[in-house]
Amino acid sequence: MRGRFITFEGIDGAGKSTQIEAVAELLRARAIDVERTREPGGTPLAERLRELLLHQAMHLETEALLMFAARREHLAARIEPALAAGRWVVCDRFSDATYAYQVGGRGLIAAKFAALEQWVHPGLQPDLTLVFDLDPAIAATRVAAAGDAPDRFEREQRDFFARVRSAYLQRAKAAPQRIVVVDADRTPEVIRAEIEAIVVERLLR
Ligand SMILES: Nc1ncnc2c1ncn2[C@@H]1O[C@H](COP(=O)(O)OP(=O)(O)OP(=O)(O)O)[C@@H](O)[C@H]1O
Ligand SMILES: Cc1cn([C@H]2C[C@H](O)[C@@H](COP(=O)(O)O)O2)c(=O)[nH]c1=O
Repeated sequence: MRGRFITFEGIDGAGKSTQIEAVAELLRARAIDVERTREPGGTPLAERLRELLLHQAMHLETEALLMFAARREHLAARIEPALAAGRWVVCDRFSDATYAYQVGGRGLIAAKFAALEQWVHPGLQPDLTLVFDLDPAIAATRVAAAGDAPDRFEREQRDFFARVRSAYLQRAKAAPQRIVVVDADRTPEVIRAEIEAIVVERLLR
């Protein structure tokens, strides 16, 4: 049987990475084979594109196209083979991030991305997407407290992240059968319990 595809989304610092392993563990405890990955990235070539995307200044459309180039590679080399082999893929970001960041944040035209999506992953959407929703001011505090040198996206202003957040919420409203919004302004333990319940309810019952 084909595997299921779960994605995690949200503004930088919302707490996705903290929770992804918990979902992977929940699945493994049920004897499900799990592939944990991320975008941009997930393969040697896509990780090289990630380095450029996170650290090299570029035209906004170059950024958008490189996101999809990295995705194409990731789908071909990892996501599609894993799903076809019955493994479940748990991925930190996917195409919803492009709509949120490049359309919502950068202001590029959504219709162009519908065409790219149709080209790069026709007929494939995640089975479940968890959007971690958090006030950009709180997220910025978390990113700063983590103490890592900020990348090109993390250096964006508060209003950029407010637009990204609002684009995620709009997408969630338009696709409630796939996207669940998680209030990320709670303790990691409370969030973990909620997302485990969502995964069980939506995909394991
Ligand atoms: N619920 C929470 N409450 C307070 N701090 C949190 C919470 N979840 C995560 N953090 C902390 O916030 C920081 C960012 O968390 P994390 O790396 O999980 O976010 P992220 O959404 O994956 O961010 P990015 O997209 O930038 O990688 C980390 O230092 C983490 O320990
Ligand atoms: C897939 C994707 C990602 N981004 C941005 C969002 C983040 O700022 C970085 C990835 O870093 P993370 O800490 O691993 O989340 O890339 C984007 O702008 N568009 C996309 O499609």
